[in-house]
Amino acid sequence: MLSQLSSSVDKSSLMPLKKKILLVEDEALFARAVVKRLQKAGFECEHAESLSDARLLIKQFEPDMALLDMRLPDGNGLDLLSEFIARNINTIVMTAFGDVSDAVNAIKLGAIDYLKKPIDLEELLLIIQKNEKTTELQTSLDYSRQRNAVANDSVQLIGESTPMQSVRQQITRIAQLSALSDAVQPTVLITGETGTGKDVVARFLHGSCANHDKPFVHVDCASLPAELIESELFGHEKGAFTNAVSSRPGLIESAEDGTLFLDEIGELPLGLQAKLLNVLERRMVRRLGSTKERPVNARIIAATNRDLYQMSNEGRFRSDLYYRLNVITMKMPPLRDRGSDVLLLANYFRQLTEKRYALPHHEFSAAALMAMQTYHWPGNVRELRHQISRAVLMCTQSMISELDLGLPQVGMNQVASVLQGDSQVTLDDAEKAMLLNALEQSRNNVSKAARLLGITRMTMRYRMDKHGISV
Ligand SMILES: Nc1ncnc2c1ncn2[C@@H]1O[C@H](COP(=O)(O)OP(=O)(O)OP(=O)(O)O)[C@@H](O)[C@H]1O
Repeated sequence: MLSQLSSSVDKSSLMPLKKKILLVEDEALFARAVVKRLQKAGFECEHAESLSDARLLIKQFEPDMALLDMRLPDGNGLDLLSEFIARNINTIVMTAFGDVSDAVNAIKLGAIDYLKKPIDLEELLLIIQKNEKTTELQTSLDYSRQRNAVANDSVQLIGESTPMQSVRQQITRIAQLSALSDAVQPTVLITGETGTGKDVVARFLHGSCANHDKPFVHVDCASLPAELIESELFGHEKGAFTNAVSSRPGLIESAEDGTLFLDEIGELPLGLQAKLLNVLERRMVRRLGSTKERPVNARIIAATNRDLYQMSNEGRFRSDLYYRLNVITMKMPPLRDRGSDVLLLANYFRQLTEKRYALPHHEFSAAALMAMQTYHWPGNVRELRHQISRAVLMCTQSMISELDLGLPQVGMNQVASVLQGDSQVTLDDAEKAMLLNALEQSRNNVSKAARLLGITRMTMRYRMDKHGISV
C-alpha cells in the first residue's frame, strides 16, 4: 500500500524548497509517526511498505533522501540501497536492535548513516537535518573548489587612480618577495568596504606570485555554519564524528603550496580563532580525530570589511590573531575615492556584458558619465558592475542615458550628508537606509532587494543581520 499525506510547515525549520524524503518501512504505526514528525518539520514525505512500492515511488516522487528499513516483506533493504545510491539519494538505514552486520554492510555500500531501532524521532530528525546541511554545503564547497581552480587566470584589476596604483605597487612588492625566498610568505590582510575588490585583489596577488599555478582556496568564513567550519578548515579522519564516513583533508591542507584566502575573517568564531592562530604560528595542521600533524606551506591572505582593531579592543576578535594577520595590510579604497577609475570600470563592465550577450556596442551619454562620477557608490565596484550590466541589457538604443543607469535615489539624502561631512550621519546609517529602501521597493523580497543593490543574497542577509533588520 502507498500512503500519501499532505505536508505542513513548521515555522522553526522554514526551507526555500521542501526536501523530499522517502520512508521505506513496513511497521505501519511507526511509519505514521515518522511521516507526521517529518512533515511537521517541513519535509515532503512519502511512505512505502515494501521494496516493490519503494521502486515505484522512486520514479514518481524523486526523493532527495531515503530512510530504509532492512527487513521488508519482499526482501532485504540492502537490495534497494544500491538503487538509491545510483540515483544520488542520500540514505539512512534503520536496523533491528543488535543487527550490527546489516549496518556495517549498508555503510560499506554507501549509506550515509544508520540508526538502531527503537528509533527516537528527535534523534532521527537531527541526523536528517545535519545531513541536509552537510550536503548543501558540500555541494557549494565542491563547486567553489572547482570554480577557484579556474577563476584566477582571467582576473582583471582595473584602475589607474593614485590609491589603486599604490595597491598595485604593494602587490608587485609582495610578488617580488615571494620570488626572492622559499621562506614562509608573510600573511596579507586586505581591508576595505564591501564591494571594493578585496576578493579580486587576493586572486590577482596569487596570480602575480611564483606559486600562481598552485591552488587558490577561498574560504568564506561568514557563510560556513559554525558546526561545520572546523572540519572544513582542518579536515577530519574517518569516524572523527557521526557523518565522517571517510577521511578528508581540510581547506587549509587543500591549499598546498598555493594560497589560502580567508574571506570575512572577522566572522570566524572566537574558539576557532585560537586554533587558526596556532596553525599560523606553528605552520602545522592536524585533522580532527588525527594525531598526525601536517605542514602548512600556503600563503595566507585574510580579508575583512570590519575594523578588526576595534573588534579586538571589544574582545570580539583575538588581538594576538589580529597582530599575526596584520603583517602586511592592504587597504582597498572606496570607489568614490578613485576619481575617473569609475569610468574605466564602467567601460570594462559594459564591454564584458556586451561580449557575454553578443550585444552591439553602446556609448554612455555625457549626463550618464557625469552621474556615475558624482554618485557616491555605497556598494562600491560591485554596485557599479550591477548597474552597468542592467543598463546594457535593458537599453534598446546605442546610447546609455542617465535614466538607463537608474542610479538609486534611495538613501541619497543620508549619503549626501556623509559626503558633505555631516558628522551626525555615518556610512552605516546610509547603508541601512539603502537596505531598507531596497526591501521596500522589492516588497520585502530579500533576493530581489539584493539584486537591486547588486549584492548576493547571502551578503544581503549578512548585512540585514548586522543592522538588525528582519522581514
Ligand atoms: N578593480 C577591479 N577591477 C575589475 N573588477 C573589479 C574590481 N574591483 C571589484 N571588481 C568586481 O566587483 C565585484 C565585487 O568585488 P569583490 O567581490 O572582490 O569585492 P569584496 O571587497 O571582496 O566584497 P565583500 O566585502 O562584499 O566580500 C566583483 O564582481 C569583482 O569582479
